[in-house]
Amino acid sequence: MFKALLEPFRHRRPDFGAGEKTSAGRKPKAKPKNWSATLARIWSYLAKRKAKLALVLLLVLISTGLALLGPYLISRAVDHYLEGDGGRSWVIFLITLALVYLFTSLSTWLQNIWMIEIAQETVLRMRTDLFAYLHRLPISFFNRRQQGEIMSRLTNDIENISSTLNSSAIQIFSSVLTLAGTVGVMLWLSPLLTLLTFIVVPLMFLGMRWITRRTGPLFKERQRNVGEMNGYIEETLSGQRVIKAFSQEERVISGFRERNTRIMLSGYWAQAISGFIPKLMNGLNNLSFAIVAGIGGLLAIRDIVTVGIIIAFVEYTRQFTRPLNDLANQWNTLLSAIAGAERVFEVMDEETEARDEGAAVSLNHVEGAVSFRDVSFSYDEGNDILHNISFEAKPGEMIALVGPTGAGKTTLIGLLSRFYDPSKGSITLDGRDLSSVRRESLRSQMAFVLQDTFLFKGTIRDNIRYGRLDATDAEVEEAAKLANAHSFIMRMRGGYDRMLSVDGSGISQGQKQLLAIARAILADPAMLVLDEATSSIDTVTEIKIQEGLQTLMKGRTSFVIAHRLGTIRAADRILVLQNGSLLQQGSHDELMRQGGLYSELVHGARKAAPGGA
Ligand SMILES: Nc1ncnc2c1ncn2[C@@H]1O[C@H](COP(=O)(O)OP(=O)(O)OP(=O)(O)O)[C@@H](O)[C@H]1O
Repeated sequence: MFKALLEPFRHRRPDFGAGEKTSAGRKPKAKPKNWSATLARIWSYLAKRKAKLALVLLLVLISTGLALLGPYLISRAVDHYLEGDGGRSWVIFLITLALVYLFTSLSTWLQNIWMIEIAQETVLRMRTDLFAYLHRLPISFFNRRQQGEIMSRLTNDIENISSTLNSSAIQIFSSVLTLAGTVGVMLWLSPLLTLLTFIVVPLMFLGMRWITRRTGPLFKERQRNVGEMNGYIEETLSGQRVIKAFSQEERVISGFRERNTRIMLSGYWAQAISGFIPKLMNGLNNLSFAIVAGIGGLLAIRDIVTVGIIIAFVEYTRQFTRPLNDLANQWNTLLSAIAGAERVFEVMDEETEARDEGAAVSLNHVEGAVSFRDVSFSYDEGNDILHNISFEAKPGEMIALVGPTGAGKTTLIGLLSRFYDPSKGSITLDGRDLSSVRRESLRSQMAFVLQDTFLFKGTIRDNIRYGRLDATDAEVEEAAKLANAHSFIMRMRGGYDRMLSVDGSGISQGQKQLLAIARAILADPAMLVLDEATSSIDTVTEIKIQEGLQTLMKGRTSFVIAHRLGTIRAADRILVLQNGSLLQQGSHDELMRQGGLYSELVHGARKAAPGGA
């Protein structure tokens, strides 16, 4: 622990994130190269409220000007009083002073609430854009990231940008203005005293530079660590069953502790080092006061400056170091926000699902004739998973995919639904190349009944209706009847209105599949993809599922990933895959006559379950 605490001092400039690679080993496409690029992108969001922003900046300008006027008025009041003029003009100075401070407060209050409005709107747009963008990213993006890590960008990183825009943006602008204004007025009042005040400035800059060079990378690292921890939390919570089944709780907790400690360390050092900034500024500020008061006093005795000017200078010195102090403090918030923004824009720079060509067509009605010609595909370049696959499926046919685990069945379906595009060869639907078809319209012609049916939090009725949102209650129930799901739904408390928790926990695997079938029947697609359940389901439910599937498949081109060979005897064509190659294709009888892998698999299944297959 102690060693780790010393880490920030060992590496002068740790290279967090720079040249960072994704888990797939690919560098993100266009990582913001510098801050100005990131700030420019934040500005492109802010610019949508240009008019209000201009108003806020005008108010900042006014309040800064008024704040600068304050000490000058005090100095004039003091000099008037010392000169024996305690009468009318002295009172006027005081009233003006009160009004100046009142307006300053009013304008500061207004600029704050307007800026909060602009910031909240900006963050709302940014978060919505990021969320929408995430949904346009290809499946391959999600394959290589943890969900929690992605969620951290949507929540934690955007929150950082939000808090910076809420307060720091104004503060930074106002500090720069105050600084410039104060220096201007000081030079005008007394160049000599200004020079004395400035003695501490180089020390301030050197100190700041030393600190921010260390805190910048630490803030960046902290954001990354928070993202990583969120990913870990999400993974371990969704893997609860496996963790418990293998008694891995202690290991998981220690993994969490490790990640949590990394956040603590980066956060600790970022805060600890940056916390030194106000102390440094205060010390140098006091030094500056002493110089102005001491040497200023000598100058006043020699009548080189007035007492009023020295009082004004003491106030201006405070005004001069305060924005520097504020800038130093805001700097850290800014660094943290920029680190967050970089992570947000990094996702937005990922390549979305290749855009559908301008000429891509939308499918309104399809017959369901599918043709694969010499199709090859690789997830990682140069490592083909599918090799020269060719087959035909006529409208309404049932095509079964069989083969050992890892043979490429799921990958082939992924190509059919354009989650991926082939690296070689072509796939056509009704004679039209899939690459010329809009993905969305292609997928709307398909329905999926997968092993791990995903159910959303909501009623059973809503979950079935997900297949077609405008379906009436009667249509939902009709689909459930056809899917053989109606009777089990009616036996449940609440029936169709029973609330399901996230991912349908509370109902069985078999029941989930029946709901998925009902959902697919309601969607009424031309093509179907069925991933047969491997988990053991009781015989009655299995018969119900098979009946439901038969109803569903009628008249639709269906692709069935079969795990139990007994269920695909009736398939029009069986594709036998091994190591990404299509070894055999034909009906059950043809393949049994041919001999080879299929008959071996059938015989193997028979041996494993005598009387089965
Ligand atoms: N996202 C991915 N990135 C890289 N390789 C992958 C990816 N998904 C699958 N693979 C690899 O592609 C090959 C085919 O996998 P696929 O999931 O298509 O097999 P499958 O026949 O459906 O297997 P199973 O019957 O076990 O579901 C496997 O070697 C697998 O490791």
